[in-house]
Parts: sequence; C-alpha cells; structure tokens
Amino acid sequence: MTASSRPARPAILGPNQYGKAENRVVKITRDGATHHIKDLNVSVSLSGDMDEVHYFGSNANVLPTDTTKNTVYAFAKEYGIESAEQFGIHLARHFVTSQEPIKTARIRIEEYAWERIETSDAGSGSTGGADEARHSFVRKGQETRLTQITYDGETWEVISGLKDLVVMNSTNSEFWGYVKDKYTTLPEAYDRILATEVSGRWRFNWTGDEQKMPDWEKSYDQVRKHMLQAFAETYSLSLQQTLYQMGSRIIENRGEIDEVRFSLPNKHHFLVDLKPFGLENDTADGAVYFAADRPYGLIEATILRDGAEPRIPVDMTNL
Ligand SMILES: O=c1[nH]c(=O)c2[nH]c(=O)[nH]c2[nH]1
Repeated sequence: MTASSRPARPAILGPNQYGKAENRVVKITRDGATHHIKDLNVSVSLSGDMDEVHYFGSNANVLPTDTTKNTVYAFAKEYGIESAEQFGIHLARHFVTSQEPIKTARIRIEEYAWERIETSDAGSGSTGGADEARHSFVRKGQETRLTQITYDGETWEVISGLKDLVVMNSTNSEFWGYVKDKYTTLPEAYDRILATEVSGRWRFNWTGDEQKMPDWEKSYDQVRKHMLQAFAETYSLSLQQTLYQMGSRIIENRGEIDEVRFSLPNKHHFLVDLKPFGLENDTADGAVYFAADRPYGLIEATILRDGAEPRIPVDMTNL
C-alpha cells in the first residue's frame, strides 16, 4: 500500500479477510429414479487489496459477500458437486482469477453424509426393478467430513479431514510405567478401554496440476479406512502411540498426503467401585465403567512424511 492511500493515523490495517460463511447447499443429482445427495456447508473467505474499504469506505474493490453466496449456489447447479475438494478448488480459482483485487481465496467446506434407505422391495424386482424409487436417505450419524482450499493465484493448499468420529477399543489398551510424583494417584492399567473422538486433518501434496489431481472421494474413503484399521489393530500402550500409528498408516499408504494432524480426546472410562454392594468389578470378567465426559486427556500431534514441512496449524479447530 502506498503512503497516500493510508490515513495519517497511527492505527494501521493488519491481516483481513471477508466473505460469506456457512452457505448450506444441497445438490441432488438424478440418475433415473436413483438420486444422489451432496450436502455441504461452504464458507468463502477472500483477501487482497482491501485497504480502501477499511480506511475510507470505498467499496470499489469489494465483491459483495452476497455475490460469493450466489456463486456457491450457481456453481452447484452449473457444474455439479463431484467432491467437496473439487468444488472448493473450482470456487477458489474463480474468485482469484475473475477479480483483480482478490489475491487469495480460502474455501472451507463441511460435508454431511447421507445413506440410502433400502426399501423393502428394492432389488427384489417385484415393482419394476430399475424404476424403483431410490430417493430416501438417513443422515449418517458419524463424522463430518471437512476440507479447506487456499489459492493465491500460484500456490494451492488442500487440507481435508474429519471431526466427531467416535471410536472405542474395549481391550488391547494398557497405560503404565508413567512418571509418578507426590500428586499421582492414577492406578496402572493393564487392560483398559481406549476411546476417543477423532478430529483429524491431512494435507495433500497436490500442486495444481489438473492431470495429477487426486481422486478426492477415493482418497477420503481410503484415509478413513487406514486410520480406523490402525486404531483397531494397534495394541496400545498409550493414546500417543495409537495416534502415531494412525498417522503413519496414512502416510505410508497414501502417497498424495504429506502431513496428518490429530487431536484426540482420551474419553476416560473408569471402573466403578462395586465393593459396597458385595460385587467384584474386574476387567477380565466383563466390567462396568463410568464414562466420564470431563476432564479429558487431550493428545495432539502431527505426523509428517520424512522431509515435509509442518503446515497444518497446531490449533486446527477452526479449520
Ligand atoms: O494414553 C494415555 N496417555 C496419557 O498421557 C495419559 N495420562 C493419563 O492420565 N492417562 C493417559 N493415557
């Protein structure tokens, strides 16, 4: 910014961005009587030459947030929604390349999954086979899928992930051999429940080459599968160890990903003392637990491909 476009005041404008947050868009694709749903929550955030509007109220460089909302809906109709990532890339490219003052676009998308309700005669051929109506869905009560696309006209950054995926191992978890000081009361555990609500983000190494674009839908399904398999298959001596196994399984199996970050609350399950009622409560014998909701241990770490730089923010809850 030139000095003349800045007011003679000591207060200087710092980093800023604007856009329309949480555009809820549902796109139905019809394939005969079989319908498909994409249900997204899209947040647009733009930045660039925005000094004049902040200092003087000149809107000459301001594409209205209302227009960014309209673009989300129009793009959903005009181009469809193949995947959240592809949709975000399309939007980010549009804002940066069509508006000179806009230098960077960041598109954040949450995706809510729907599962088809199989009707009782579906597939039986009893009411006409291919014409069978397939338009009923139940919202999946599991995780929310996430993506964030950032484009500055040159560099692409795609970070995808998920939140609210609750998992539990009812055995094959221990925790012992830890530091003990005068405040330590935790009994060592040789067979405990390990449960967490996974919040994870993974960064793609895609650099914008259309020919080398990952298959975003397949990538998500595979990452989720590897992560869950690692959780289930790891004999755990700590949640930290399980976290590393989950991240490294993704890095080792998915070449399109260079960095994974997890935030894992340790959802503690405490053995209930049933001695007052004359009852033993032993893990080996099918025990009763108190599922505590707080406080919880919070285990967080980034796992990187050897040589890659950590870029997923340490505090990723806003992603
Ligand atoms: O897996 C665990 N990691 C810890 O660091 C920890 N600390 C604690 O009290 N319980 C556990 N469990």
